Amino acid sequence: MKRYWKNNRLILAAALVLSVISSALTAGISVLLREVVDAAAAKQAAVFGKLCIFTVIYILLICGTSFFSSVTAKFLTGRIIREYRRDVFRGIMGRRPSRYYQENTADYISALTNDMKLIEENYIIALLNSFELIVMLAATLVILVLLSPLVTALLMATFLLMLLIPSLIGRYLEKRQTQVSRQMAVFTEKLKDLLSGYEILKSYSRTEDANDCFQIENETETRVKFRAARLFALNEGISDTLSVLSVAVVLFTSAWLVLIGRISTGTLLALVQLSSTFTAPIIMLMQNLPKVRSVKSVIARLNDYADSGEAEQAGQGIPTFEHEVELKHISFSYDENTPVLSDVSMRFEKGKKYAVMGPSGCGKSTLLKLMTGCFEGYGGSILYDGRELNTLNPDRIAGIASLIHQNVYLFNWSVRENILLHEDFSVQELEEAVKKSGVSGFLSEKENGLDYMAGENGSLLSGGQRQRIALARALIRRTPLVILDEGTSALDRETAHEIESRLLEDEEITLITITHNPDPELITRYDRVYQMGMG
Ligand SMILES: Nc1ncnc2c1ncn2[C@@H]1O[C@H](COP(=O)(O)OP(=O)(O)OP(=O)(O)O)[C@@H](O)[C@H]1O
Repeated sequence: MKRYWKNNRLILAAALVLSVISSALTAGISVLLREVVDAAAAKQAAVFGKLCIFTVIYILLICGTSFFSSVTAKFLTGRIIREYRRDVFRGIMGRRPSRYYQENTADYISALTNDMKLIEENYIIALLNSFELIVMLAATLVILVLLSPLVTALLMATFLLMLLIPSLIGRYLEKRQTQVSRQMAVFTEKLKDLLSGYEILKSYSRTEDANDCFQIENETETRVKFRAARLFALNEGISDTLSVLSVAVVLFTSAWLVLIGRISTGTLLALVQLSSTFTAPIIMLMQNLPKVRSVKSVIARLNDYADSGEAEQAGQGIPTFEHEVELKHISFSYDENTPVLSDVSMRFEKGKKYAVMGPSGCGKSTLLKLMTGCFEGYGGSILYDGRELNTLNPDRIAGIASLIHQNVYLFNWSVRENILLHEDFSVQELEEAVKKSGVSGFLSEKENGLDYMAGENGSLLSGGQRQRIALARALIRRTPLVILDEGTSALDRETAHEIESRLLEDEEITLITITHNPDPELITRYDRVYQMGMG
């Protein structure tokens, strides 16, 4: 987190200076109060008049500095959160797939929304606030000592007592806040799951069950939040009591000092006023410091996200595919107990066409994901032109191989942007990809053609249309290696045949097709068919 304060040091400096001025001016009101009361008591009308004008100017000054101090603090908070969120998002996106899928997308969403809000409120704002309060406390202390050392000593005693509380409660609050953050992630995850499954729940008449499911999470979240809030309330209750106590101590001591003629009525009023500008910041500090402490673990988790992208870059070599990709004696398992692949070897030569077949669950997709650098930790070797994949930069594999998954993801963008993914391609390249992938076959039905919006995860398109867009997305990039993982399974036989046939004709691409139902006419055109078995 320190780096974000550093990155914005000029704005931070401005916010701190403004907050020092604003706090000192607020503390100074008590002196003004004493002068006004004493002038009135001594019936000094001329002095009283001057003090009235001075007070108006003084109040305007407080208003101005307090406004600018607050605006600067908010600006600073916004910038820090913006930069932090950017880094956390980058870190998440930079994760290798194997690590990315260890957590649920809802965890990431919760980190970037709920947790960021916690950090904004309970850390950044609380810290800036605490600084202002400390300055106000220091300014008040100086004035207090000058007015009455005895009252100052009594206030200091209650101050020490007040400081003791947050340090006792803070540890428990941190634990509770971590529970809240975790529960919010679970809540987001369940919510996302239920809303994504809307269609299934409706068609099986399970919406009532979904309501119950939601209600359970809703209640759990409320309970966990309330447990944390209860502890915050205890903290606030104790500090409020101590504050009332300290005001009473100051009032009675000052009144006694007036009785014995040691101070004036104006000083009494100033002392009472000062006691509240002394205790109010302490109460707020007591409430702020545990808050700051409570989000420590949340910050640690987000830092882990932010740093994970950089830490996970494996090899730095640039992969090439001039001759072949070879998989030698590959073995792999997602967990230690269930091997998915054992001793699988395949060789893919540039420009040739390959089909990979085998029973469902035998590891065909896993093998090709390994080949494109999605997972590490495999046995054997994957060689791009003789160079081991582990020594190569996995991000650069995308420039060589396009993997068209069985489950296509479409953004809620136009068909055009779903193909381009905001990358620059010429009109001719786009037209060619649209034709080759079969997208052109359904575009004529859509009023606005390529500008047709796909909807949330392509909900406004059919499964086959989605697959064709995914194919166009890969073909426009003209990667030398195209891997179709059941990439035409949602298409009618005729369209699938047409597309596959076009891909087989293209001499520039090396095609690897994973298929359960090979087209009998086309399978003979493959250079080699690899048959995989279970385990
Ligand atoms: N991310 C994952 N984490 C854990 N296990 C996984 C993961 N992905 C796949 N598996 C498991 O690995 C095994 C192989 O899956 P894979 O998808 O590679 O098979 P497949 O041959 O492509 O199957 P299909 O033909 O049905 O698509 C399956 O038992 C599957 O449950």
